[in-house]
Amino acid sequence: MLRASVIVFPGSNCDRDVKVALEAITGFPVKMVWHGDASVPASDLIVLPGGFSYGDYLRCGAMAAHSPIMRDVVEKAKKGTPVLGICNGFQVLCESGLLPGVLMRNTSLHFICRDVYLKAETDKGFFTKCYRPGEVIRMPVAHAEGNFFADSETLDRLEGEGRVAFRYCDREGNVSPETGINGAQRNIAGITDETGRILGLMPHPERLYDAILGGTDGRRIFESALLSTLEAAA
Ligand SMILES: NC(=O)CC[C@H](N)C(=O)O
Repeated sequence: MLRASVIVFPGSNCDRDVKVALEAITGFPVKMVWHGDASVPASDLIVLPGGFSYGDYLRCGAMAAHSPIMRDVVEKAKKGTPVLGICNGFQVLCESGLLPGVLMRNTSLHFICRDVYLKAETDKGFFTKCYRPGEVIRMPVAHAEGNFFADSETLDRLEGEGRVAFRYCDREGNVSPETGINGAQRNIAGITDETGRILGLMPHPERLYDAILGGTDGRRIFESALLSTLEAAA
């Protein structure tokens, strides 16, 4: 059994996509939870979906981080409930302090919407255990503010603790400023908290979870979550 809840903010637009992906992959129904609610039902997994919460006013994710539901999301996350933040969800995770750093405007100042190559960096962590470190995968991005920034001390800590989950790379897996897409420090596309149970990810795994969508490289994020949940229950 996997009880997943997807938080819906005004302006979320990938909330139903992630519900469809999760239900198809896990076989269990997913609950949708409105941002104005006071609490999230008991869940094995909370998803903060992609989109344009509160119209991206102030900064992407800044207002959503202060919505009523986030008080309970933060409390549950601190008690160990796994949280996946995809794109706008990653921005909300940073804005609410569950992950370090901030997502700034892309250096190009353009909205970027295309497939990119990613290097998987870890096979540990709730959402990443089904990837092989060093593996090159493909996933779509669609964002205006994906330029991950943190001070160098924080970046070194993230690297040292194995918390960089994915980096932008080229087809061969080379990581350099040239293979970055948005100016993100050290080509970071996704990071976790210290427990590996909170993942923030700019690319959209729910958009590439089935061959009918053109690829399956996003699928293992959800398979990892299912496997981790079943292992914890065994
Ligand atoms: N796809 C998304 O979640 C987009 C996030 C945010 N609105 C941005 O443009 O950066």
